[in-house]
Amino acid sequence: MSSPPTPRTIALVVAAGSGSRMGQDLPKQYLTLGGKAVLRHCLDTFHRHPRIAGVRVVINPACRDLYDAAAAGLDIMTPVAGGRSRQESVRLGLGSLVEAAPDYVLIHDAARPFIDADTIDRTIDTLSHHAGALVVVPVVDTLKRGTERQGALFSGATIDRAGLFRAQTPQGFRFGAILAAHKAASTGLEMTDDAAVAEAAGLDVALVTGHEDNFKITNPADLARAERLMSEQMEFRTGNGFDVHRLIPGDGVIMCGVTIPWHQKLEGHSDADVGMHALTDAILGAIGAGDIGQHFPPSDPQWRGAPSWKFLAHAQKLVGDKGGRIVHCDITIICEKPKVGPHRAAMAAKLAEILGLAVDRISVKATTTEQLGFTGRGEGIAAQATATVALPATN
Ligand SMILES: Nc1ccn([C@@H]2O[C@H](COP(=O)(O)OP(=O)(O)OP(=O)(O)O)[C@@H](O)[C@H]2O)c(=O)n1
Ligand SMILES: C[C@](O)(CO)[C@H](O)COP(=O)(O)O
Repeated sequence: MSSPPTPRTIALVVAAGSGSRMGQDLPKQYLTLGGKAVLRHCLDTFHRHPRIAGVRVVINPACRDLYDAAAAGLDIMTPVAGGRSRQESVRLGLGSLVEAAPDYVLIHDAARPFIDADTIDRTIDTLSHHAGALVVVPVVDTLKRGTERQGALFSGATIDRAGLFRAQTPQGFRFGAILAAHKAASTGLEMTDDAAVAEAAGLDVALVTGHEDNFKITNPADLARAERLMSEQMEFRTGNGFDVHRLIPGDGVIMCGVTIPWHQKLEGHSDADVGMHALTDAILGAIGAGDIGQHFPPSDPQWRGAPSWKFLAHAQKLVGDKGGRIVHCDITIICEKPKVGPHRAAMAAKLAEILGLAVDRISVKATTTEQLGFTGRGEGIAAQATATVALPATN
């Protein structure tokens, strides 16, 4: 007897809100957390989950550029436009999935970056027995109802907390059932979550115990908490790189993306930017991803004369693919001439631009070897670099 087919599950991420309670210029889902957009965190988790067949995001079309930057490089479905309320955004998102016709849909707030694979698994598992699966955490504090007298708040009553839970997301449902429930609810009172919409339609919604860390970023204090949690979950790694290029007759030396006019140039297969090569190797070293020669073999004609920012940007992308970010880079250029000092600031600015880092996270230094050795004799230029990278801790 063959086993039943695996249900197709799509994650529907609602990201069309304005984040008014956060009070920032950008909607909170596009603010940076741990080096990437808040939205990107949950997209990465759903996208790499083996039981999630697709990810659709509901956005405000006015934020399309912000969305494109946040979701760059991810192979997910085209985003769709949301509405004026969360409920309307979910309904529009569900409507956009009719053709894809998943068995299950997991509706998730973009503003909950700490959703984990295990909670996703337990939500999906629950849907094999129930029409809905709601991730919750139990209420642990004593609950009070406040009453106002003469402009001040007083404790009015103590509410029995037994059996009370706080609703999180994802909220998972059998697709056809929640689509019908949302359509039916569209003319009634606004509801703040999908479980309420499902309850109104008479669907059974089972509770799935979630995790306190899966909180929703709502106020500035939540963002500060998220940043603390994020840094606890990261580990720091350091890599070093070293490179040398020969000086030959020419009209300028390219180092760290800056051309210094000079009667010589650096010889190499690419543009021979010795500083960027050392830095690229340092970043690759920090994430255990081999060296520059493995990624861009000198034997490959496509890299002849290539600008080295491509190598650096590739190394940075690999860091991002691992959920990490570059924290700091330190480069030392070793040569007698041309003088590097007057160009250090421009070099740091160029590297900061390529890596999307604040310029104070980049250090460019220079030294001579007191006329000793090949650098001292002006036969070539060497560079060494150190890169510090934050990566999600693996154990
Ligand atoms: N019209 C809306 C409103 C909210 N959301 C999404 O629903 C989730 C939870 O909503 P909430 O925390 O209330 O987000 P905002 O509406 O953005 O925040 P605020 O209420 O502070 O404006 C968020 O991921 C938000 O982007 C949405 O897609 N469309
Ligand atoms: C769906 C939700 O995140 C569950 O806690 C919540 O209801 C979102 O809406 P709110 O307007 O921020 O309460």
